[in-house]
Amino acid sequence: MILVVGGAGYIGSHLVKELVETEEVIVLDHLSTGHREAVDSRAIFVEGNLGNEAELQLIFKRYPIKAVMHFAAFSLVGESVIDPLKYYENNVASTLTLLKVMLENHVKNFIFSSTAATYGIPTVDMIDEKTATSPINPYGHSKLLIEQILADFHAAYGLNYVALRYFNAAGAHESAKIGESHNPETHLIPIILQQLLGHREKIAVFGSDYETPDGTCIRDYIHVDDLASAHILALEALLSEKKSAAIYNLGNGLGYSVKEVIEMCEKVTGIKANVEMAERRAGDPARLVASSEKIFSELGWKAERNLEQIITDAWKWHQNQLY
Ligand SMILES: NC(=O)c1ccc[n+]([C@@H]2O[C@H](COP(=O)([O-])OP(=O)(O)OC[C@H]3O[C@@H](n4cnc5c(N)ncnc54)[C@H](O)[C@@H]3O)[C@@H](O)[C@H]2O)c1
Ligand SMILES: O=c1ccn([C@@H]2O[C@H](COP(=O)(O)OP(=O)(O)O[C@H]3O[C@H](CO)[C@@H](O)[C@H](O)[C@H]3O)[C@@H](O)[C@H]2O)c(=O)[nH]1
Repeated sequence: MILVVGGAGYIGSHLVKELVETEEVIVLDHLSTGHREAVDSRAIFVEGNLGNEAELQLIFKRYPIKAVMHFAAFSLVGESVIDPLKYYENNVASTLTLLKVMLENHVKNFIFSSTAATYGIPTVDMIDEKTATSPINPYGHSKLLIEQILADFHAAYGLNYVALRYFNAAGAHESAKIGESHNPETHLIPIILQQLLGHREKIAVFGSDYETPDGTCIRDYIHVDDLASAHILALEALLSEKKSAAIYNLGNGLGYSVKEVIEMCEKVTGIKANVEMAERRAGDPARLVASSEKIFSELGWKAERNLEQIITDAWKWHQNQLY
């Protein structure tokens, strides 16, 4: 059985939908940003907080858990700057509780949702795992701290782990039954699609004076189902003992500017966007694009879906959003 913490959230729910095809799954989530409806009905659902040690002990005692996938975190960069305690408490302290309970119960396989935000403002065009990490906000720091803790626990206690540094997760399941639903929504693609549906008046482009070809920030958008399949491969690698400690980037290897993403949304939907230029948003690097060569060469993973497919699937979801 696999425990998925944060499995009612955007990325976790997509992973669960794929994982239930081959494994027994239990989801723990306190639904602060997740949705009960997003959890596949074949998974067991426990509503609870990952920081609650007694509750975790009950889960580990009751179910034969062989691995933990950990998606639960707060992940708004701006909020982390204003309220770092909230971020260190949930993303670091509660994760530490989870790791402690795992070790006490002899569960030694862990897959962690890390982030491109661990790199801060990189000086290279294509970020690989050897690129220096230097987070510029508490959110990125909180994720990098856990990566460090994992390396130390691997050396001292034999904890096996894979940390996956996602770039910009986007898109929705092809069935359009699950997709992205955050309140407030801060991510670019859902915001654009909400505007095209008439739910917002305008799209604000945060900064048009970056050192990029069109002046707007460049990101590497990766389909949420491609992220899910990377987790399945990472789990297989841990369970088969092919890997015992690894960090991988997960991206498409292609960068798109904010303007290019808006244009692609207009192309996919056939609707013209209402766009205004705005001030830069604090903490945004100009360009974040991944090299995912390492996970390709070691586990055979690569992104299968391009930006057009990402937006096509997201559009199907947003037109008939179920939660
Ligand atoms: N969305 C992205 O582009 C992106 C990029 C890089 C990394 N990540 C990381 O991936 C993970 C998932 O991101 P997401 O976009 O699906 O976020 P999300 O907010 O949709 O999902 C997180 C889930 O964890 C749950 N949760 C949070 N704290 C909890 C706690 N203490 N106890 C129990 N449940 C708790 C929430 O209720 C939610 O269901 C996060 O760790 C995030 O930092 C996301
Ligand atoms: O209304 C908006 C929203 C976003 N943007 C821009 O669009 C780009 C993408 O922004 P967003 O979708 O908010 O994602 P990021 O801030 O790049 O962060 C995401 O991707 C990171 C990894 O790259 C993860 O660490 C974060 O958790 C995840 O939220 C950025 O340049 C933003 O400035 C706008 O111009 N207008």
